[in-house]
Amino acid sequence: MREIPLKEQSIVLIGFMGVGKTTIGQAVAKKLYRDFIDIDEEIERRFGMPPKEIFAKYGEAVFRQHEKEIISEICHKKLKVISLGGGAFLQKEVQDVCLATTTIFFLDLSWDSWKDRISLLIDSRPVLQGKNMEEIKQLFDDRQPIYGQHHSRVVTDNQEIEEIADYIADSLKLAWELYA
Ligand SMILES: Nc1ncnc2c1ncn2[C@@H]1O[C@H](COP(=O)(O)OP(=O)(O)O)[C@@H](O)[C@H]1O
Ligand SMILES: O=C(O)C1=C[C@@H](OP(=O)(O)O)[C@@H](O)[C@H](O)C1
Ligand SMILES: [Mg+2]
Repeated sequence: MREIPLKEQSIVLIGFMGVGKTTIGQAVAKKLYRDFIDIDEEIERRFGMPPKEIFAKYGEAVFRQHEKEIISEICHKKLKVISLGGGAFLQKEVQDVCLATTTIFFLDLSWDSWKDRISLLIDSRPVLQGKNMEEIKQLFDDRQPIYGQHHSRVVTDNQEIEEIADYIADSLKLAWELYA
């Protein structure tokens, strides 16, 4: 398949759950006049239920299979901004298709900042349920290496959503100019 020119590639946001992929992705899409796709919302639309219910009713493996298929389909679309779920990059096929077809930003939030956000996340994220803080920290640490494969890393500690989205949009515009 022909390579997608840099400027036309979809932008993909990765990182641990709760770092802001969905919120920041929406803001970046607006700034770049692109369509926004959130993979969790896409799975929810197709299943007719949110990830938490899919996990409870069908199990994580079914969720991951659909997640992989949907990402493989959507990454080939041009000019989108796509936010993945935090566990999507656990799958090698997802890493490979995203690296080959899109520009990937890793949203990097420290554990100290992340743990202050837990009350916003605990009810809706099935992967966190039933875990104590030590186990969640272990999951956070275990997952960091999977985000090592990216094209650009953005440290998001103490940054407002709009500031992060501006940074991503501006750095993309610069890269498009430099590599045109
Ligand atoms: N930079 C930020 N500063 C403060 N709150 C944020 C920031 N980014 C995201 N949030 C909040 O954190 C929560 C999780 O954000 P979300 O975009 O759903 O993350 P993800 O998609 O990575 O799981 C939301 O309530 C969101 O408003
Ligand atoms: O990290 C994970 O395994 C998950 C993260 C969630 O997405 P966010 O990263 O957008 O919270 C969602 O895909 C599901 O609850 C599983
Ligand atoms: Mg999200």
